[in-house]
Amino acid sequence: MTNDRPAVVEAADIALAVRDLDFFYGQNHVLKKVTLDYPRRQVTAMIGPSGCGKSTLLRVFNRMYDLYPGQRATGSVLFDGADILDATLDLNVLRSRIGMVFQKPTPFPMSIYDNIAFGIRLHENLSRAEMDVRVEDSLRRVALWNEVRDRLRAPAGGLSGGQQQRLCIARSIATRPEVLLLDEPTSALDPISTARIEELLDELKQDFTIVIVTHNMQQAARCADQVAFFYLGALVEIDTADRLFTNPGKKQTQDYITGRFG
Ligand SMILES: Nc1ncnc2c1ncn2[C@@H]1O[C@H](COP(=O)(O)OP(=O)(O)OP(=O)(O)O)[C@@H](O)[C@H]1O
Repeated sequence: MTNDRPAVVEAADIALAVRDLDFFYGQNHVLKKVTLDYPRRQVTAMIGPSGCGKSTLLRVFNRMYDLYPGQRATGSVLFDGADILDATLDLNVLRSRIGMVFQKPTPFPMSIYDNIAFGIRLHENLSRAEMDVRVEDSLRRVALWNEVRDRLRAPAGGLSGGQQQRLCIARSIATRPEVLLLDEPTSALDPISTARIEELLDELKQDFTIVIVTHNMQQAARCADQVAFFYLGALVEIDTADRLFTNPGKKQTQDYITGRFG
């Protein structure tokens, strides 16, 4: 089931192209023939009732499921001319090109500076001065620099929840990925921190392709260029945020966004 409206963007501007993707947790078949495109430098929000497979799809994009025996994906996810599902793909490279931010802020138990520098050191050999510049740049991009510039060597665990989440976003973009995945990134945050992250997404999309899973439909309407609605592991409808929320093409979408189920 996909929508039959015209494509939103040209193929050349697609960062991630999912084709006929199925996903299994053992015998549990949770994604069913999912096909959709994620336009480059746009925000795509994935919405749908609990258990419909949004987080599972996000985790496919950085092959997180590889860590768990019995979990498998079939179909294809094209990224940069390669198939993410290809067993021979270098996962360290993939995960530096596709960053992930989780629901709860997960700073590493180290200093603010080292949280940013850690991932960079795995992939690049920067001088001390170059690293300082990259750390500052990453923290500026998430509007955290002015708040932490005097305590870069302090433990990241001492930051507020909202600051920690912005640090995690800074950590993800420090390796200059192409795609940023966010799994309900504001659900553990207060409204002010949430608003700051939403503003941030608007700026970050100038450089990154953003995929966000959210339960908050206002957030999807505010932040996303396109919105994908999932139900029971299938993509029901994908469209621009404006159209999907004001004039959905499918009854299931209409029922969900008007609160009739989910
Ligand atoms: N490790 C697992 N083993 C077996 N089944 C799982 C596992 N993780 C998730 N599932 C099942 O896969 C389906 C999709 O789960 P997923 O977490 O992707 O949904 P979701 O749409 O992100 O839900 P939520 O909005 O509640 O986070 C659900 O039926 C869930 O029970």
